[in-house]
Order: sequence, then structure tokens, then C-alpha cells
Amino acid sequence: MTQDEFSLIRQWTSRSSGQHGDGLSVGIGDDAAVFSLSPGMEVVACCDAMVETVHFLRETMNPSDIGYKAVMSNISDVAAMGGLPRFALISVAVSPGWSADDCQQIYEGIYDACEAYGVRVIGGDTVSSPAALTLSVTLLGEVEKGRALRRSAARPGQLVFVTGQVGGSAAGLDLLLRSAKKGEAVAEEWRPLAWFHQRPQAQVAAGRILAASPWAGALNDVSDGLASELSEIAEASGVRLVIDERSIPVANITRAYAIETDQDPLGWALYGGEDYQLVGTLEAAEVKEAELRFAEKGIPFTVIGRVEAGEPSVWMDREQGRMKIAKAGYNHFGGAEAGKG
Ligand SMILES: Nc1ncnc2c1ncn2[C@@H]1O[C@H](COP(=O)(O)OP(=O)(O)OP(=O)(O)O)[C@@H](O)[C@H]1O
Ligand SMILES: Cc1ncc(C[n+]2csc(CCOP(=O)(O)O)c2C)c(N)n1
Ligand SMILES: [Mg+2]
Ligand SMILES: [Mg+2]
Ligand SMILES: [Mg+2]
Repeated sequence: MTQDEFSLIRQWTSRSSGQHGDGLSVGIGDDAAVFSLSPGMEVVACCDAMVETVHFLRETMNPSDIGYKAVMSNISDVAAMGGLPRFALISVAVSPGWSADDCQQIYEGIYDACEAYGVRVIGGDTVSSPAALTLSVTLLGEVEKGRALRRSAARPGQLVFVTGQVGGSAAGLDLLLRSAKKGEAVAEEWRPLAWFHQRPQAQVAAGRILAASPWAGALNDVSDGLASELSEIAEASGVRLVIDERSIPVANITRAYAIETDQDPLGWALYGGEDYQLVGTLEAAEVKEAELRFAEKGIPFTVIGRVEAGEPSVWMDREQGRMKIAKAGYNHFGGAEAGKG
């Protein structure tokens, strides 16, 4: 870095300059930001970090992808509460090897994600780090008082659904790592898989449909893999979830890549993670209404199973019979078998 901290911050956050109004009374440039929410709303707050070598490598993500995805994973957590994302605080720890221009690119990605979802960057922190660039985002959103959607609201008799498609991000990571190993660019035909990994899109509109409905149950977002997220719902709600293997939505290109590389797309869907789709439950009697609401917004919506009374657990019906799904998936301290590679 050739510039000082303060001029760097000004440069990186230039897309925030001149912002005020819409609830924001003090933005970047003071000791803290000051804002207010819309009347009748309560705050939804979350934070998620991304660490070099754990969440990304130079080979798997461009700097702008890193910024974009750090914001998107947080917007996804707000979506998983049924909330509307509003404001972001960005903390960046820059290690040697990352230039001012790399950081500028990270911020371009941050602002691209924020602008696509109506989020304002209102502050953050900038520090140096001896190793591993780390980006931590705090997202503040809002939801109508009492309407937040919890993991604990699944009830026997409800159906289990997922938005979009799952397993694509893990397939993309596999593709990116294989290409990097060979020292080659990603083949044109598989490029969409890389985008699933680098540029996921949080399902805010889906969360908002659910928060407004009287038929929504539990909700979670897919960061660690379907198996892990479903297990969290089962545990928090004290119910058994039974999933039908054939109904899990996996994109055609993900299936084709699995065949080409002789891998299991179901493994990516269950244990891969980082798809940032929403998975949840809803009243069975209202499934037609739900399908209509999602179709109106062009959001893919698939019923994948049902909620039953029983020991908190997740089961999957397959051709070979019913099997129990372990709470495996990405786990930061979970050892090799827990989906870390
Ligand atoms: N270090 C921490 N201190 C306090 N609370 C934490 C900490 N880490 C996680 N939590 C809280 O634990 C709960 C679960 O967090 P977790 O990170 O598992 O969920 P998530 O963010 O949806 O998943 P992911 O991080 O895989 O995207 C959240 O309420 C979160 O705020
Ligand atoms: C180089 C590289 N290796 C592995 C992965 C996979 N990965 C890392 S963190 C995570 C779960 C979500 O993170 P968190 O739980 O912190 O929100 C997953 C699936 C990756 N993205 N890049
Ligand atoms: Mg988290
Ligand atoms: Mg989450
Ligand atoms: Mg996680």
C-alpha cells in the first residue's frame, strides 16, 4: 500500500458519498452511522465473515467477487428472516499481497451487491493483517414487527420447500479448483457453474413473500448445505423432516458436470453449501397459493418433503429406501468428514 488508511477509505467508499435521506442521517465519515427504520418495523441484524484460504483463493474468486459474495451471504441471512436488507458495515483486514487496486475491486463488488438489493454502505473498519485477507460484513435490515421467520416454526403436517436450485456452488468450486490445478481458464461451457459459486443471488423477494403470508412456517438459508440447514430446522422446531431425493432441484448444468467428472450431484446439494437459496416449511393446504405467489415473481419454488412429529431428525426417501441424513455439511471446526473439501 502506498497511500495512508484515510485516503484509501475515501477512495474505496466513494460510491457512498453524498448519501443521506431514506432513514440515514449520518453515513461514512463520523465515529458511527446514525439511521432510523421505517415505522412499524424492527431491526434484523447479522454478520458473516470471509477469510482467504477458507472461503476463497485468488484462483477461485476475483477481488470483486469476494466483495460481492461477502455482502450477498449477509443479505441472504436477512432474507432468511423474511427481512428487507437496508444498511451494511464493512470491516476489512488487508494482508500483504493485496494491493490498493485489489481492495478497490473488492469494494466495486461490495457496491454492486448493495446497489442490486437497495443496501447502503454506512461504515466499517480498515486494518492490516499479517496473513489472510478477511472481510467481515454486518448487515442491518428490517421486518414488520413480529413477522420475522424463525428456524423453530416448523410444525407436523407442513410441507418442506426450497427456492431455486442447489448444489451448483459446490460444483462451481470443484470446477474452479480443477481448472486452477491444470493452470487453465474455466471452459466456456461450464462458466455458469463458476457464477453460481462467485455470484450467488440472495432470495430476498422470496423471504418477503413468506413474511407477508399467513401460511409460512420455518425458514433458513443454504450456506452450509441442505442437510445442515434442514437439521437446524428439525432441531429448532423439534420435528422430523422427510425429504424426497428425486424432488431436490439440481440444475441441468450441475447434473451434466457431475456426469462429466463422475461425481455425485446429490452430495453437492446436501453437503456442498453456499447456494444461498431459502429452505423452509409452509402449510400444506396453502401450497397452491404459495406456488402462485412465487411464480408471479419468477422465483423457482419446489416442494421437497414434509414435516412429521418425531425425534428431531432429517430423513430422505430414495429408491433404495428411507435413510437418515446426518447433520453434515460445511463446518469450520468439524474435521475432514464434515464437508470441508
Ligand atoms: N462468535 C459469535 N458470537 C455471537 N454469536 C454468534 C457468533 N457466531 C455465530 N453467532 C450466532 O449464532 C447463530 C448461528 O450462526 P451461524 O453462523 O451458524 O448461522 P448463519 O450465519 O446463518 O450460517 P453461516 O455462517 O454458515 O452462513 C446466529 O444467531 C449468529 O448470530
Ligand atoms: C477455497 C475454498 N474452499 C472451500 C470452500 C467451501 N466453503 C468455505 S466456507 C463454506 C460454508 C459457508 O461459509 P460460512 O459457514 O462461514 O458462512 C464453504 C462451503 C470455498 N468457498 N472456497
Ligand atoms: Mg454465520
Ligand atoms: Mg444463515
Ligand atoms: Mg457456516
